[in-house]
Amino acid sequence: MEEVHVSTHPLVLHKLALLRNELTEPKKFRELVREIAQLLFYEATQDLPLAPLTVQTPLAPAQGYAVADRVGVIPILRAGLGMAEAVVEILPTMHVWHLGLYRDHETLQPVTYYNKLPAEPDIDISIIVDPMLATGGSAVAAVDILKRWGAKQIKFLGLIAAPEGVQLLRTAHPDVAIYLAAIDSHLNERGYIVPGLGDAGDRQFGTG
Ligand SMILES: O=P(O)(O)OC[C@H]1O[C@H](OP(=O)(O)OP(=O)(O)O)[C@H](O)[C@@H]1O
Ligand SMILES: O=c1cc[nH]c(=O)[nH]1
Ligand SMILES: [Mg+2]
Repeated sequence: MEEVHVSTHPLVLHKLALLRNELTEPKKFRELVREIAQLLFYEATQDLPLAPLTVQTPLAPAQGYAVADRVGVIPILRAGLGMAEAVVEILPTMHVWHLGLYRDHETLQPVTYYNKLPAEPDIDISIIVDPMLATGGSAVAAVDILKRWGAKQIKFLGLIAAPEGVQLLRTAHPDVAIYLAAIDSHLNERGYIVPGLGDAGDRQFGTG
Protein backbone atom coordinates (compact mmCIF):
# COMPACT_ATOMS: atom_id res chain seq x y z
CA MET A 1 0.00 0.00 0.00
CA GLU A 2 1.48 3.36 -1.05
CA GLU A 3 1.49 6.29 1.37
CA VAL A 4 -0.77 9.33 1.44
CA HIS A 5 1.55 12.34 1.74
CA VAL A 6 -0.06 15.48 3.14
CA SER A 7 2.36 18.38 3.00
CA THR A 8 3.28 20.12 6.24
CA HIS A 9 5.53 22.67 4.51
CA PRO A 10 4.89 26.19 5.85
CA LEU A 11 4.87 27.71 2.36
CA VAL A 12 2.24 25.23 1.19
CA LEU A 13 0.04 25.92 4.23
CA HIS A 14 0.43 29.69 3.88
CA LYS A 15 -0.52 29.64 0.19
CA LEU A 16 -3.36 27.15 0.74
CA ALA A 17 -5.14 29.56 3.09
CA LEU A 18 -4.91 32.30 0.43
CA LEU A 19 -6.23 29.86 -2.20
CA ARG A 20 -9.25 28.90 -0.10
CA ASN A 21 -10.26 32.53 0.56
CA GLU A 22 -13.47 33.33 -1.34
CA LEU A 23 -12.12 36.85 -1.98
CA THR A 24 -9.17 35.52 -4.01
CA GLU A 25 -9.88 36.46 -7.64
CA PRO A 26 -9.08 34.14 -10.63
CA LYS A 27 -5.72 35.75 -11.52
CA LYS A 28 -4.36 35.32 -8.00
CA PHE A 29 -6.09 31.91 -7.70
CA ARG A 30 -4.26 30.63 -10.83
CA GLU A 31 -0.96 31.96 -9.48
CA LEU A 32 -1.47 30.14 -6.17
CA VAL A 33 -2.49 26.88 -7.89
CA ARG A 34 0.73 27.13 -9.88
CA GLU A 35 2.92 27.81 -6.84
CA ILE A 36 1.40 25.11 -4.61
CA ALA A 37 1.56 22.58 -7.46
CA GLN A 38 5.29 23.26 -7.85
CA LEU A 39 5.92 22.84 -4.13
CA LEU A 40 3.97 19.56 -4.03
CA PHE A 41 5.73 18.35 -7.19
CA TYR A 42 9.05 18.92 -5.43
CA GLU A 43 7.85 16.65 -2.62
CA ALA A 44 6.41 14.05 -5.00
CA THR A 45 9.63 13.70 -6.98
CA GLN A 46 12.02 13.08 -4.06
CA ASP A 47 12.46 9.45 -5.20
CA LEU A 48 13.07 10.02 -8.93
CA PRO A 49 15.94 7.84 -10.15
CA LEU A 50 19.06 9.65 -11.36
CA ALA A 51 21.74 8.80 -13.92
CA PRO A 52 25.25 10.12 -13.33
CA LEU A 53 26.87 12.31 -15.98
CA THR A 54 29.86 14.57 -16.42
CA VAL A 55 29.55 18.23 -17.38
CA GLN A 56 32.28 20.62 -18.33
CA THR A 57 32.22 23.84 -16.28
CA PRO A 58 34.34 26.81 -17.42
CA LEU A 59 37.01 25.46 -15.01
CA ALA A 60 36.91 21.65 -15.00
CA PRO A 61 34.78 18.57 -15.49
CA ALA A 62 32.14 18.14 -12.77
CA GLN A 63 30.10 15.18 -11.67
CA GLY A 64 26.39 15.75 -12.25
CA TYR A 65 23.09 13.91 -12.52
CA ALA A 66 20.12 13.76 -14.85
CA VAL A 67 16.62 12.47 -14.15
CA ALA A 68 16.81 8.96 -15.55
CA ASP A 69 13.14 8.06 -15.95
CA ARG A 70 10.74 9.44 -18.52
CA VAL A 71 8.13 11.34 -16.55
CA GLY A 72 4.70 12.28 -17.85
CA VAL A 73 2.07 14.55 -16.37
CA ILE A 74 -1.60 13.79 -16.99
CA PRO A 75 -3.87 16.75 -16.21
CA ILE A 76 -7.53 15.95 -15.66
CA LEU A 77 -9.33 18.70 -17.59
CA ARG A 78 -10.22 21.33 -16.89
CA ALA A 79 -9.03 22.04 -13.40
CA GLY A 80 -5.76 20.10 -13.70
CA LEU A 81 -4.47 22.33 -16.51
CA GLY A 82 -2.90 24.98 -14.27
CA MET A 83 -1.11 22.35 -12.22
CA ALA A 84 0.29 20.67 -15.36
CA GLU A 85 1.69 23.93 -16.72
CA ALA A 86 3.28 24.57 -13.34
CA VAL A 87 5.08 21.25 -13.05
CA VAL A 88 6.32 21.31 -16.65
CA GLU A 89 8.11 24.56 -15.81
CA ILE A 90 10.14 22.61 -13.23
CA LEU A 91 10.85 19.55 -15.41
CA PRO A 92 10.55 20.69 -19.04
CA THR A 93 11.37 17.26 -20.48
CA MET A 94 8.05 15.93 -19.22
CA HIS A 95 5.40 14.76 -21.65
CA VAL A 96 1.89 16.14 -21.11
CA TRP A 97 -1.03 13.85 -21.90
CA HIS A 98 -4.49 15.39 -21.45
CA LEU A 99 -7.48 13.49 -20.10
CA GLY A 100 -10.90 15.14 -20.19
CA LEU A 101 -13.23 14.02 -17.41
CA TYR A 102 -16.10 15.94 -15.92
CA ARG A 103 -18.30 14.98 -13.03
CA ASP A 104 -21.98 14.67 -13.85
CA HIS A 105 -23.77 17.14 -11.55
CA GLU A 106 -26.65 14.74 -10.83
CA THR A 107 -24.95 11.36 -10.45
CA LEU A 108 -21.46 12.67 -9.46
CA GLN A 109 -20.08 9.97 -11.78
CA PRO A 110 -17.10 10.87 -14.03
CA VAL A 111 -17.73 11.18 -17.76
CA THR A 112 -14.76 10.84 -20.14
CA TYR A 113 -14.88 13.29 -23.05
CA TYR A 114 -11.25 13.54 -24.19
CA ASN A 115 -8.28 11.18 -24.19
CA LYS A 116 -5.05 12.23 -25.88
CA LEU A 117 -2.87 9.31 -24.73
CA PRO A 118 -0.69 7.81 -27.50
CA ALA A 119 -1.27 4.16 -28.49
CA GLU A 120 1.63 2.88 -26.35
CA PRO A 121 2.96 4.27 -23.04
CA ASP A 122 6.08 6.36 -23.71
CA ILE A 123 6.75 7.26 -20.07
CA ASP A 124 8.00 5.37 -17.00
CA ILE A 125 6.26 7.46 -14.32
CA SER A 126 2.77 8.96 -14.76
CA ILE A 127 1.77 11.84 -12.50
CA ILE A 128 -1.95 12.66 -12.56
CA VAL A 129 -2.72 16.25 -11.55
CA ASP A 130 -6.15 17.48 -10.44
CA PRO A 131 -6.71 20.01 -7.65
CA MET A 132 -9.74 18.26 -6.11
CA LEU A 133 -10.14 14.66 -4.94
CA ALA A 134 -13.80 14.71 -3.86
CA THR A 135 -15.74 11.42 -4.20
CA GLY A 136 -12.59 10.05 -5.89
CA GLY A 137 -14.57 8.91 -8.94
CA SER A 138 -12.58 11.02 -11.41
CA ALA A 139 -9.19 10.00 -9.99
CA VAL A 140 -10.11 6.30 -9.99
CA ALA A 141 -11.36 6.58 -13.58
CA ALA A 142 -8.12 8.33 -14.63
CA VAL A 143 -5.97 5.61 -13.03
CA ASP A 144 -8.15 2.92 -14.66
CA ILE A 145 -7.53 4.53 -18.06
CA LEU A 146 -3.76 4.82 -17.45
CA LYS A 147 -3.48 1.20 -16.28
CA ARG A 148 -5.44 -0.10 -19.30
CA TRP A 149 -3.01 1.95 -21.42
CA GLY A 150 -0.08 0.13 -19.78
CA ALA A 151 1.21 2.70 -17.26
CA LYS A 152 3.24 1.05 -14.49
CA GLN A 153 4.16 3.62 -11.86
CA ILE A 154 1.39 6.16 -11.17
CA LYS A 155 1.22 9.03 -8.67
CA PHE A 156 -1.70 11.34 -7.93
CA LEU A 157 -0.98 14.99 -7.13
CA GLY A 158 -3.88 17.05 -5.79
CA LEU A 159 -4.43 20.13 -3.67
CA ILE A 160 -7.40 19.29 -1.42
CA ALA A 161 -9.07 15.93 -0.77
CA ALA A 162 -12.11 14.69 1.10
CA PRO A 163 -11.57 11.61 3.29
CA GLU A 164 -14.11 9.79 1.05
CA GLY A 165 -11.99 10.39 -2.07
CA VAL A 166 -8.75 9.29 -0.44
CA GLN A 167 -10.46 6.12 0.77
CA LEU A 168 -11.92 5.30 -2.68
CA LEU A 169 -8.64 5.88 -4.52
CA ARG A 170 -6.61 3.87 -1.98
CA THR A 171 -9.07 0.98 -2.07
CA ALA A 172 -9.30 0.87 -5.88
CA HIS A 173 -5.60 1.51 -6.50
CA PRO A 174 -3.41 0.87 -3.43
CA ASP A 175 -0.29 1.06 -5.61
CA VAL A 176 -0.84 4.78 -6.39
CA ALA A 177 0.99 7.22 -4.11
CA ILE A 178 -1.09 10.29 -3.23
CA TYR A 179 0.36 13.78 -2.63
CA LEU A 180 -1.86 16.54 -1.22
CA ALA A 181 -1.79 19.91 0.49
CA ALA A 182 -4.75 19.03 2.77
CA ILE A 183 -7.40 16.46 3.63
CA ASP A 184 -10.58 18.31 4.64
CA SER A 185 -13.58 17.42 6.79
CA HIS A 186 -16.22 15.88 4.49
CA LEU A 187 -18.28 16.14 1.29
CA ASN A 188 -21.56 18.05 1.29
CA GLU A 189 -24.76 16.74 -0.28
CA ARG A 190 -23.69 18.10 -3.70
CA GLY A 191 -20.34 16.34 -3.55
CA TYR A 192 -18.32 19.47 -2.74
CA ILE A 193 -15.39 19.31 -0.33
CA VAL A 194 -16.05 21.15 2.96
CA PRO A 195 -14.50 23.57 3.71
CA GLY A 196 -12.55 23.10 0.43
CA LEU A 197 -12.31 26.07 -1.90
CA GLY A 198 -15.43 25.77 -4.06
CA ASP A 199 -15.21 24.72 -7.70
CA ALA A 200 -11.54 24.66 -8.69
CA GLY A 201 -12.28 24.82 -12.42
CA ASP A 202 -14.67 27.74 -12.11
CA ARG A 203 -12.31 29.67 -9.80
CA GLN A 204 -9.36 29.26 -12.19
CA PHE A 205 -11.25 30.13 -15.33
CA GLY A 206 -13.76 32.67 -14.01
CA THR A 207 -16.77 30.54 -14.97
CA GLY A 208 -19.73 29.30 -12.95
O1 LIG B 1 -13.54 13.23 -6.98
P1 LIG B 1 -14.71 13.61 -7.83
O2 LIG B 1 -16.01 13.51 -7.11
O3 LIG B 1 -14.74 12.84 -9.14
O4 LIG B 1 -14.59 15.14 -8.16
C1 LIG B 1 -13.41 15.74 -8.54
C2 LIG B 1 -13.48 16.25 -9.93
O5 LIG B 1 -14.39 17.35 -9.99
C3 LIG B 1 -13.72 18.49 -10.55
O6 LIG B 1 -13.86 18.53 -11.93
P2 LIG B 1 -15.21 19.03 -12.63
O7 LIG B 1 -16.14 17.89 -12.89
O8 LIG B 1 -15.77 20.18 -11.86
O9 LIG B 1 -14.71 19.50 -14.05
P3 LIG B 1 -13.90 20.83 -14.44
O10 LIG B 1 -12.48 20.60 -14.03
O11 LIG B 1 -14.07 20.90 -15.92
O12 LIG B 1 -14.53 21.98 -13.72
C4 LIG B 1 -12.28 18.25 -10.13
O13 LIG B 1 -11.39 19.02 -10.86
C5 LIG B 1 -12.13 16.76 -10.32
O14 LIG B 1 -11.81 16.40 -11.64
O1 LIG C 1 -15.21 20.64 -3.84
C1 LIG C 1 -15.10 20.30 -5.03
C2 LIG C 1 -15.46 19.03 -5.49
C3 LIG C 1 -15.27 18.71 -6.81
N1 LIG C 1 -14.75 19.62 -7.65
C4 LIG C 1 -14.41 20.87 -7.22
O2 LIG C 1 -13.92 21.68 -8.00
N2 LIG C 1 -14.59 21.18 -5.93
MG1 LIG D 1 -15.42 22.03 -12.01
